[in-house]
Amino acid sequence: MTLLRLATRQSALALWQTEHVATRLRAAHPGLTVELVPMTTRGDRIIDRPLADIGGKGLFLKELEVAMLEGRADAAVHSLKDVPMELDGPFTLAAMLERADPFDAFVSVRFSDIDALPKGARVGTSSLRRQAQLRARRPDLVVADLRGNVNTRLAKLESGEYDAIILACAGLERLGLSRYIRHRLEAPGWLPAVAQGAIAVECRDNDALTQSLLSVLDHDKTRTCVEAERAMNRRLHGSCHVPVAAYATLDGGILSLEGLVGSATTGHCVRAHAVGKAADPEGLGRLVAAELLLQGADAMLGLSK
Ligand SMILES: NCc1[nH]cc(CCC(=O)O)c1CC(=O)O
Repeated sequence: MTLLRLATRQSALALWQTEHVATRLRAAHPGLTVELVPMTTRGDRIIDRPLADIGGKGLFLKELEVAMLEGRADAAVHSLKDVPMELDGPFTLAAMLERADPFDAFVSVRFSDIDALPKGARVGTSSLRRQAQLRARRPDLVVADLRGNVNTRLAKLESGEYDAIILACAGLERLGLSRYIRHRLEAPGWLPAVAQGAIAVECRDNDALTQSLLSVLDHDKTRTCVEAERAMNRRLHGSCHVPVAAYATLDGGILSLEGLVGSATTGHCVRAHAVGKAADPEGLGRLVAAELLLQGADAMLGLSK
């Protein structure tokens, strides 16, 4: 009997996602025993500062990777949007699951959409990408930092600290909290984070058995779209902590990618869009990145120093 141990963060969302992967694996491989190995990461411990300040690529990955290296876990389950563009170390993303709702949600007790907010309303989000797009759309709003897991953020909204907050639809749906979604912020008017809504499973790149067990969960179309988005972000030296947004779709063999770089302080945003072939997501990602750089994204991201 084979045992597969899945390392996971301990937030409700991470546990849901890992249980989901475990259920899918048990269904695909009768006789396989799947166990969860819950852990705390640096990103979970430091909650009093904006993530952008702590910086650090792979804030949510490191401890899970160490567990795999030390043989305490065989694979790790992540929100793909929290996974750095380059994995360092002997790891691979063996599966990218079919993407759930990729868009952000406008969440508010009293207001139905961004445009319905009164002048000076207080909107909570620590994401530079969400801050930039908010300022671009409504320069009159007060954007305030808001960190913590999904439930913490909702509690702060309900206590009246904020008039509205922005969260990912996928996270709310997975936690059974879709009733909080007042409005879905759809592309191209509002762009999500690179890989938002997709779950990835990471394992050691020399662990052929685990890789083959995980490969049945891989979703081709999701991988193609996410690779275009990640290639764009890689070219911009982005992580999930920079004001970069992207959204790719694949329809009838046509891969389409929309990209955005914004300034969280001024709300100035540059955008680019291109289409390409499903066979070359990397090329399309680089093309859209090059277009964004031509429009001045390098200065906005501090790449031209
Ligand atoms: N930044 C944390 C994070 N990472 C992934 C999700 C949502 C789930 C997903 O995108 O797959 C969230 C919460 C949020 O942004 O509201």
